[in-house]
Amino acid sequence: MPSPDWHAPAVHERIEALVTLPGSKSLTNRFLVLAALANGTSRLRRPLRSRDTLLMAEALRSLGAGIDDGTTDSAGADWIVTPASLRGGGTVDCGLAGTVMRFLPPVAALCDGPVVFDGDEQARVRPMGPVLDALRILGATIDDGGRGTLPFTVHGAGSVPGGEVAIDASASSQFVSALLLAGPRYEQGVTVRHVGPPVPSEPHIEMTVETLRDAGAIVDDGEPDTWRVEPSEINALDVQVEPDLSNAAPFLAAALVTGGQVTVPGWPQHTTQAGDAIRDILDAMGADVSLTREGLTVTGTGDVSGVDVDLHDASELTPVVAAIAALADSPTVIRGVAHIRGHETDRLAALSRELGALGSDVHETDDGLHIRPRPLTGGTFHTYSDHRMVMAAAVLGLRVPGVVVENVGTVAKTLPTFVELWDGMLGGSGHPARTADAASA
Ligand SMILES: O=C(O)C1=C[C@@H](OP(=O)(O)O)[C@@H](O)[C@H](O)C1
Ligand SMILES: C=C(OP(=O)(O)O)C(=O)O
Repeated sequence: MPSPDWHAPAVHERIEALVTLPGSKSLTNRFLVLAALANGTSRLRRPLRSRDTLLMAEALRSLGAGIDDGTTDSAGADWIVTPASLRGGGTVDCGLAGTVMRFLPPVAALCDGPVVFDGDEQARVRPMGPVLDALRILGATIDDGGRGTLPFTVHGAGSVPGGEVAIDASASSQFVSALLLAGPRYEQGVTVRHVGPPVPSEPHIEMTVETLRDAGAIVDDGEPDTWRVEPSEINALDVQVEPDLSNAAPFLAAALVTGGQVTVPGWPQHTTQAGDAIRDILDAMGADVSLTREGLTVTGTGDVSGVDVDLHDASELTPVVAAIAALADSPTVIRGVAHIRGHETDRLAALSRELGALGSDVHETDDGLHIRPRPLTGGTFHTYSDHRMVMAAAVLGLRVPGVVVENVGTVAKTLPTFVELWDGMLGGSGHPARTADAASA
């Protein structure tokens, strides 16, 4: 059911704001999976509550895990996850979440009966085949009608032999992460070898390896494109979720394109989040960027430069980077992101169409976009059920009056409070630093 349109606010003055963001989708969903497979009760502090993570929690509940809201602090309640023996018989709604549709089939294979997977219509074209084929080789039974996409049924048999498997993960790093996360619970563990063009979004695999190791699993990633997880228990977790750095990108971009200043508190000094790359990208596009104990501060200098950037490792950032590029003083080349045609929508086609409709000169290549800035005019920006298209439109709207964002509610996939946070950030422009807080939004 589409949500209303949103008139993206334009601003004439420099933005000055402190924007506190909710937790990372990628970390929250990894922690939920590991906690459901662990040997005791886990606590997740400051988890993200968004469509993707609520779907993950609901799916794990249907497989038997207990997930309760615990004590409340200013950022909301913790999640308390109590594992139980994994049961079949249920249905998992994946929505449009890559993490749910890829990370849970390897868990469902451990259940004591069949688990049906389905999702949004758009989810039925997202690539899944390599995970399903790998699971079959590792000993699971799956019925997907030969399609290699949703919907499908995983016939859990209570255990999975595991072993070694070769897959082509060039369409998504999530194929590798999925097999590794459940790997410790397979009888022989799991060894995944990637064979094919380079795997995208490698930091997300590093995130998987780090979260597994932090939970006591033994992971060998010493050989390129090969990951080995030994069979072992997964220890219960007590973790605090970092802010989502990819969701921070549009807010930081707002500082650059308005010549203002935005600080995101709690930016980690060390992280495996791919979104951390936004620091270097904004720097290359003309911002002053400084990371201190207080957080990440981005200050616009008045210049917005085009860049030649390979986003293979941080492809989630493409829509926001493309929006900045359309407002820049010089052309931009975005490379290395052919696989984002299989994200929430074909992002290269969607960006090319929507930026073009506002007046930008955009050329779609096999693996990216060439963007030559032109004067832009307002109009409807279609979002294709893609949260990051909403974020891109909001950035454009700052400098282009009359941008109307269609189906703004789709941003709830990873940031349900986006509009409140955006309004909070803008509310005080021209005044002493404004505060937009995830907890109060
Ligand atoms: O593992 C994860 O949490 C993710 C991996 C990446 O997927 P791809 O490798 O398909 O790009 C990323 O784009 C996605 O938003 C989240
Ligand atoms: C690609 C994304 O999501 P997903 O986890 O559904 O793949 C994204 O959030 O940009």
